[in-house]
Amino acid sequence: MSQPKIRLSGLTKSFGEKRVLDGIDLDMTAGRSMVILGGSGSGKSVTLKCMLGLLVPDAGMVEIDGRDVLKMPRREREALNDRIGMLFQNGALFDSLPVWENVCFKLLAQKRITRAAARDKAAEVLAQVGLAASVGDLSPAELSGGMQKRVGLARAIASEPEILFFDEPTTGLDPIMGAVIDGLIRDCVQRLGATAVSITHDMASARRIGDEAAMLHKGRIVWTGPAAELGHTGNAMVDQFARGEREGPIQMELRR
Ligand SMILES: Nc1ncnc2c1ncn2[C@@H]1O[C@H](COP(=O)(O)OP(=O)(O)OP(=O)(O)O)[C@@H](O)[C@H]1O
Repeated sequence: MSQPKIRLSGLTKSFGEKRVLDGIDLDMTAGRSMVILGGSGSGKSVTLKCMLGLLVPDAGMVEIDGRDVLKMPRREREALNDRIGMLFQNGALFDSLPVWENVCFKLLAQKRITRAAARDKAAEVLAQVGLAASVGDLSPAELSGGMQKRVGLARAIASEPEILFFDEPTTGLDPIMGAVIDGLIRDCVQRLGATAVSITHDMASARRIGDEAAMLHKGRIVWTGPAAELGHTGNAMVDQFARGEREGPIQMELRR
């Protein structure tokens, strides 16, 4: 098998006495979309933060293109981060900047683009997420939640990253807007040929944006398989979670 784009091996992280990640092993294939599922507090965000270099695990490795990113010199790590786009759960847009500057924030900060060119670039990327160029002149505070997500997505893809991370991309949106955002995510990931990793609770969204899915439970990956199979995987824990059923192995454990 070819080398995975991202490989997590033996990833372990505790906060005080609490072991949140207990040896995560997961491979993400180049050009594919992986969705990581798991209950509240199961460690999805901690896993994502370890991949982004925002948290340092206690043990284990995060490899990207076969290189251990935790051992990379800072400059190399920063260069790698430039190849990663991220859509944050709350959008994380800067209200003090107009939309076009938000979209081209990274390119401007790194002086990879002039301000004049950034306006054109923002209009081009906004069009890819279904927004008119005129939205570029608005403040993020003037936008609806769905539009903010689109702008967040535009910002994530503006630098044409090889890897895209999505943190709860549909949380807080109505079901139709959620489906629209999922469709845009899918289009953008395909257009870029990027490797995508999303964390979500939303099963409909997971099936729409994922090629593969992985379920995190008690600090470990307990199942991986095609996202399309969610709900009928044959794994009782995953199926219970995907169907949102009260009865099943996960509740049994909570009762104990
Ligand atoms: N910086 C931190 N310090 C202490 N504990 C933390 C820290 N970050 C996360 N945790 C703990 O780690 C556990 C997993 O948190 P995480 O945010 O990864 O969950 P999650 O699966 O993303 O949950 P949700 O779906 O509710 O967002 C939680 O119990 C949380 O309190």
